[in-house]
Amino acid sequence: MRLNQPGIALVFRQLRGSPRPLAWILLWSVVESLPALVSGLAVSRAVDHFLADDAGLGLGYLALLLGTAAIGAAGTRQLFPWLAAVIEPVRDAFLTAVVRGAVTDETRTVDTAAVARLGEQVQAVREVLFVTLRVVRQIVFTVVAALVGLALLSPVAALLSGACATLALTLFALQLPDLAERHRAVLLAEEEVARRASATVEGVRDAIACGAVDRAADEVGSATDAAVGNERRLVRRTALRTAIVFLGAQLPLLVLLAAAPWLLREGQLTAGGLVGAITYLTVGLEPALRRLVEAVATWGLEMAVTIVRLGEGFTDPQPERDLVPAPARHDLEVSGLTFAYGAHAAPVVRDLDLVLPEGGHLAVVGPSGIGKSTLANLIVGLLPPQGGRVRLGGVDICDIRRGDLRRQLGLIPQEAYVFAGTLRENLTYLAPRAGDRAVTEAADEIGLTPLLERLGGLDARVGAGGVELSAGEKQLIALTRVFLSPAPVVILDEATSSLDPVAEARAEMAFARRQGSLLVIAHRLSSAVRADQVLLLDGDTACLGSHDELVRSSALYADLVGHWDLSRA
Ligand SMILES: Nc1ncnc2c1ncn2[C@@H]1O[C@H](COP(=O)(O)OP(=O)(O)OP(=O)(O)O)[C@@H](O)[C@H]1O
Repeated sequence: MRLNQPGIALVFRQLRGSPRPLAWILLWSVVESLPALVSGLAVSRAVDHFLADDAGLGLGYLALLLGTAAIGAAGTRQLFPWLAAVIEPVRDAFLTAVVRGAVTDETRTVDTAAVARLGEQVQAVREVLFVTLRVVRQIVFTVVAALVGLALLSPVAALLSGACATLALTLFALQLPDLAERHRAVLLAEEEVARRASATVEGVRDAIACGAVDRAADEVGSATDAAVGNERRLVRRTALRTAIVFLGAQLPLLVLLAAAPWLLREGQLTAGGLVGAITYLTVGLEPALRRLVEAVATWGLEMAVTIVRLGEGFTDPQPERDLVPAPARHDLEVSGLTFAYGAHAAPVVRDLDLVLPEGGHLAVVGPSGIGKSTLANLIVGLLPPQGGRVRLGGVDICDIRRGDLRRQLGLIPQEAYVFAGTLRENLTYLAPRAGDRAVTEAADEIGLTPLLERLGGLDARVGAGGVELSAGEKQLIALTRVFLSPAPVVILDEATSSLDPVAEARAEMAFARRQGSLLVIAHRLSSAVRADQVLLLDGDTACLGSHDELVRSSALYADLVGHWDLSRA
């Protein structure tokens, strides 16, 4: 488990960003551990005074113990708001990062179930982080307070206990990597069970139809057996914790009891001092050490493993404060752009150079699967390039604040998204201040007006996902939404694929007239004919030119045009 892993790094960065709450936690922790510090000393003095027939002072020391217990409880109460002030930002940062990771990773089909699962895991991280900060912190302070109190009472006993506790905790720390591996194996096995079970449920109709029910059940069964085996192996390690607690806390107690006659005889300890030392060991050190070992071995490791696992699902985002606002210019420049899906896969985009001047109109064409949508996702920053840069107005898009970048680059994907609400809400989502007149004008430009009238105007409601609408109608809504937005660069990724050629031409021409730049991932070659420049992607090569130039210079392009002409004939 590496500490520079994105998930762990995110936690540490968030913690570093909360110095004030951490300082208050430290202060109130000291107050909270006062009873642990005072307990043995007060008991010791009380017993000695009782034995000396001074019941008044004895009772006074017991009252002091009660008083510090009340102060400790007040300290505990003060701690909670500060714990929340540290933990909630960590949870928010995690949730943002994992959801962004899931959405960015799956730019085409966002797996909402996976996002929900990640949300649950983030919630688990929050709870475990809370318990760890609440319990582990308290235990550590209790152990230290008990050892300090013991040292004030009997330096010899404190030395012995400190040495035993240190030895026990060192042995425990050496076991942690192995325990972490076992926790990780349990987590991965659980994920595998969930993955296989959901795949089986999704494909249950096909499994029944093909008579493959037994095989599907076997697959889920074997994953479950593996998960159970991992859990068993983890549980077996609990025996180790008992040994650690014995060595760290019970052994010093046994030694103290065995040496008690000598300590009393030699005047190293009074009778009250002996009772006080036993108090520190039995009421302070032993339960604290037991809880510490249990908390770290279960919650602590579980948290670390879950954080690391979640971190694998996101790249730690650059802090917003290091990013710059959107530039004033909007020319797009792509240089040496290279991207592959996976470390060993062949690049889909290789060493690509491209310039889209401000106000330009570029069409990207090429055979199916050549990498056109991948290029669109790289240009808007949804995929991180492995090589090269995308610059907007001369600034690397990785350095531009995320919100600003989204407002500059309007991407319309093939699958248009319509959410539950009125048509007005859907259309003004990216331009909340747009008035009805601007909305109806935009609808007119794009060719949405007939649908608007049919549905009953801007106040008409549509259901989630636009279930009552055709794919083309949803595309018209998405197109109008981005048309209304202030985005100076618009990218249509086959965003008109469900429109008929006439409707497609109308929408595309509207975007070409709109102020700003337009990049069209072409579904039909007619889009290329309308553009100023055409980028032809062809595996290893990419050709840039006007439609007429490419017809003359590229055999592939001439071929595509030939097929297109034939299909129109
Ligand atoms: N998330 C992904 N993981 C792995 N490979 C992917 C992923 N998305 C796309 N690919 C692969 O990358 C290649 C380029 O895909 P891309 O969608 O960019 O092509 P395209 O030119 O837009 O295709 P089309 O015209 O059919 O939409 C394809 O071989 C595709 O299978």
